[in-house]
Amino acid sequence: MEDCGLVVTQLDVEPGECIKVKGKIQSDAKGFAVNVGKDSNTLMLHFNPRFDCHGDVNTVVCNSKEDGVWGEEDRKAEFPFQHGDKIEICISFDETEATVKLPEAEFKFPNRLGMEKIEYLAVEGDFKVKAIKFS
Ligand SMILES: C=CCO[C@@H]1O[C@H](CO)[C@@H](O[C@@H]2O[C@H](CO)[C@H](O)[C@H](OCc3cn(-c4n[nH]c(N)n4)nn3)[C@H]2O)[C@H](O)[C@H]1NC(C)=O
Repeated sequence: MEDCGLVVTQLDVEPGECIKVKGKIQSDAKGFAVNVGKDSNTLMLHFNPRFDCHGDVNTVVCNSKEDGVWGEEDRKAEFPFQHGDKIEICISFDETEATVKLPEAEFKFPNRLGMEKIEYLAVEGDFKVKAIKFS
């Protein structure tokens, strides 16, 4: 999954604000990722639903990245995604954790880097972005 999808930089999203990414999961999706943080090497959250990739099947893998180095992976129990789904992912954070809200599920991930704002958003993989909203 190396091609580059949507990338938004120069953001200033503060604690309690929401990043909403609306889009469609491709019908043959292997996986996709939504990354938020400072830049591509410094991620508060790499939110990576995997249908079938990197040896994972129907697993949400979350991680952080500091100075280009992946942290410890956090594999979630729920997998509320299906091929072809049109979904809206809402990401917010505070000093302790990031929250990923979906219609039928919510995921938490620690704010390991203690980031105080999100300046960078990237969407990678088999997900076609229809809209992004900041609120
Ligand atoms: C068992 C063997 C060693 O462990 C494996 O090590 C892999 C390499 O680090 C792990 O995969 C990486 O896991 C990272 C999160 O911890 C990222 O998901 C990384 O992919 C990042 C990435 C995605 N993309 C991308 N997405 N879509 C497109 N087009 N490009 N570009 N770079 C994956 O390649 C993978 O999750 C990990 N598996 C386990 C079970 O630990």
